[in-house]
Amino acid sequence: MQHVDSRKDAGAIPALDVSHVSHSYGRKRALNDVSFSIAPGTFAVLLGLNGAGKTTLFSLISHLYDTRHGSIRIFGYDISRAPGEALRRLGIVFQARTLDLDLSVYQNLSYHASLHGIGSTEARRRIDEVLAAVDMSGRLHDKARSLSGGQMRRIEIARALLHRPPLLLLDEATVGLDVKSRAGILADIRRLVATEGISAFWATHLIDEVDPSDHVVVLADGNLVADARVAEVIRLTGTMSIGEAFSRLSAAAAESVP
Ligand SMILES: Nc1ncnc2c1ncn2[C@@H]1O[C@H](COP(=O)(O)OP(=O)(O)OP(=O)(O)O)[C@@H](O)[C@H]1O
Repeated sequence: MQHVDSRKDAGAIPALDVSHVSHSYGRKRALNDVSFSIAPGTFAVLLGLNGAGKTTLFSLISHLYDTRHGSIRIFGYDISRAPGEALRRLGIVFQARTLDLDLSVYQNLSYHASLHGIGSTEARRRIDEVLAAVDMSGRLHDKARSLSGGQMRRIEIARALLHRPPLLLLDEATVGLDVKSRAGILADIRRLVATEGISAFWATHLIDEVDPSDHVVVLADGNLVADARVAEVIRLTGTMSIGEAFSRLSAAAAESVP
């Protein structure tokens, strides 16, 4: 199987370091000895078809599951040995909707702030700040139920930013949204990476969400099959586009499944 690899910024502590991680559900091997790292201040894309192992990887990074094989470090903190330090540096936007629909935007956000031990005065300041960052300032007292799918996603992103994590994980954050909302949310995250210096790890199977300057990590059937900048993946696969490279890498992985 083709495996494209080019590590960058070897000197800096990675925002995320995944080392020899495997995970199985019973007899089903969902991740197979996966290793890669993401440099601080970068937008990285986790590409994989349905069932490639993206959500499993995110569940391990966010400590929903224990990492039994291999290790995961967030800014140098091992998620198993120092979960508090690691998770403090991590904001997560899950694939499934997680707002409490009966609460207002303010109540949803202030509840999250209190979970992170942020006092009420500081919480109010930060809520204003994060709502401005996702262009939702006017919606503080609206019930979550009254928001569109795209607006709910923006509030979930605002919530993930409240404790000011330097690393943001987004699992298929644009699923179910129209083209305009998808583009807007993706642009917001790219802007946050550019202006705030945070790192974002964006899981998707949609190739049009990948920019030429992105670092892409490609999973296929639980195996890491590429870990490089877009141009490098295209060059090393001998293809003409990242879409073609992704199809080729995913097909090669499918053929090698016994
Ligand atoms: N709870 C579970 N029990 C058993 N098998 C599971 C479980 N969760 C995932 N799997 C299997 O593990 C593999 C990886 O699934 P995972 O959800 O991580 O992939 P994914 O890339 O996130 O896919 P999608 O894009 O469809 O969300 C798949 O074969 C899936 O069927």
